[in-house]
Amino acid sequence: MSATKKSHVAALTFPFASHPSVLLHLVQRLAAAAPSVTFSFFNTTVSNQKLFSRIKLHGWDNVKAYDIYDGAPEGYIFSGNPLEPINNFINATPGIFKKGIAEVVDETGLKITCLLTDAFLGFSVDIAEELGVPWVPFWTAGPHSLSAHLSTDAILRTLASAGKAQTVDRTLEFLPGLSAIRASDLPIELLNGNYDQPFPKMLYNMILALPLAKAIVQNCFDALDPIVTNDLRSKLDKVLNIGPLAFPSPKSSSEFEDEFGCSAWLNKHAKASVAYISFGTMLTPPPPELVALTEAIQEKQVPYIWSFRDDPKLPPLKEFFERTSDIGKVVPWTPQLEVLAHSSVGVFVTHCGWSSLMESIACGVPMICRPFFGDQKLNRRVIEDVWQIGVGIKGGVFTKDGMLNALDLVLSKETGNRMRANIAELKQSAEKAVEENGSSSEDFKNLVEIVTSQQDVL
Ligand SMILES: O=c1ccn([C@@H]2O[C@H](COP(=O)(O)OP(=O)(O)O[C@H]3O[C@H](CO)[C@@H](O)[C@H](O)[C@H]3O)[C@@H](O)[C@H]2O)c(=O)[nH]1
Repeated sequence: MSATKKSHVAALTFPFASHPSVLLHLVQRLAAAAPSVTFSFFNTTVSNQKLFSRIKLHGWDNVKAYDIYDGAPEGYIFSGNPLEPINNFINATPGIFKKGIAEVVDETGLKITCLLTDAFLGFSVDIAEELGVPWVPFWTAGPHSLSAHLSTDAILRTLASAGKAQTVDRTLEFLPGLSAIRASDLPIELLNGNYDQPFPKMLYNMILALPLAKAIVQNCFDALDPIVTNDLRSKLDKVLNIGPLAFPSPKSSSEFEDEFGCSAWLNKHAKASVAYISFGTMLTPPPPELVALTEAIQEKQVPYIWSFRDDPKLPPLKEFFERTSDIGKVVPWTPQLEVLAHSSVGVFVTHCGWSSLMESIACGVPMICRPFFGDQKLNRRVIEDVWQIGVGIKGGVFTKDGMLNALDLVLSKETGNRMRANIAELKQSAEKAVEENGSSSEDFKNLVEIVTSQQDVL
């Protein structure tokens, strides 16, 4: 009797913001490409509840989600500090994952043959070594921020020698492809160099671990920024650019299903006339900025569709939403990719999260940028100064004049058309990358090979 061989991939999430949903998206694509492989998806209970209230795993026979402990001490009450749950989680790693994996191996009788994880979880390299399997980290942000993180020591040394006065405007021309990036665009966790704190320490440990990975996956495509990609490939073993991970289906430019009626509302508007507003899964701008943003929209009478995370019946936006109900639609959640792909959307007002950025490129929609933290300022710089497919708000925060000016630029014929032409070009390159033999499709095949290369004999 011949022995049965089986691959079993453990996917480990960083359970905050859109990180789990991006990793799940990748797992689902892999599961479809390799139906004989079992995928176990490890995420905290709270994050799984949120994630699977929107996404269903029915029909994904080879993907199973497992809950792990989130590290919160007994009796813990959230203080309102967003870093607190992140620190609790980090302090409980890697133990929570090791325990989860051991239980699942016990339950299924299937040994783990590959570890696919959020790149933030640099400690996974040790788990992979203990298990004797390859580690494949997924960097869910962009190549520019990965490049900056990998050069943390060089950046800190250069800034220290530049002297305080020049530091903020110091550009990173000593790093290939990053000459437009300024020190002030960098994530604070990278700049502060304080590795006593859990999150900066986790990021620093990640950059020490990445060179030991079997391959590193990114949600981008080669032609997006070949200089940065080539530089990364010179420093890391195998960088697989498999994006854009999310691509609109050809028919979604006019019709799609959604529980809040976005499609029907968008169908009533003229081509490229609507502003889509969303600040991702974690953020709402502070009240004074919200007011400034709404004043500009109202003055300009721009039709808008807003994915609003907070309660729209509370001040300061309640009255604005009521006053502008003839030109606006506010919903708690949109099928964002389909909304962006709709022909009536002309501009995306965004916080510059990486998935949003890639979706905007995949749909060819220019952006108005109001970045907040992490990689977002760096992404804004690339959007505005390198690719010229959007514009930042003058002064960095929403003011009525700043927003009016940004709307004028993006919706105008001259500057707006230039941005639209630039983003159309990127969109075209993205389409080529995901074609049958395109660079992203080839890298994806490579990834499938890696995650299925090791098998356990049953
Ligand atoms: O109504 C909505 C709002 C959001 N989304 C989706 O939610 C995701 C949001 O992702 P992203 O734009 O990356 O924002 P965040 O969730 O804020 O992402 C975090 O993680 C990213 C890396 O993965 C970083 O680039 C960001 O700075 C960080 O905040 C996207 O896929 C959107 O399509 C929807 O589908 N509908």
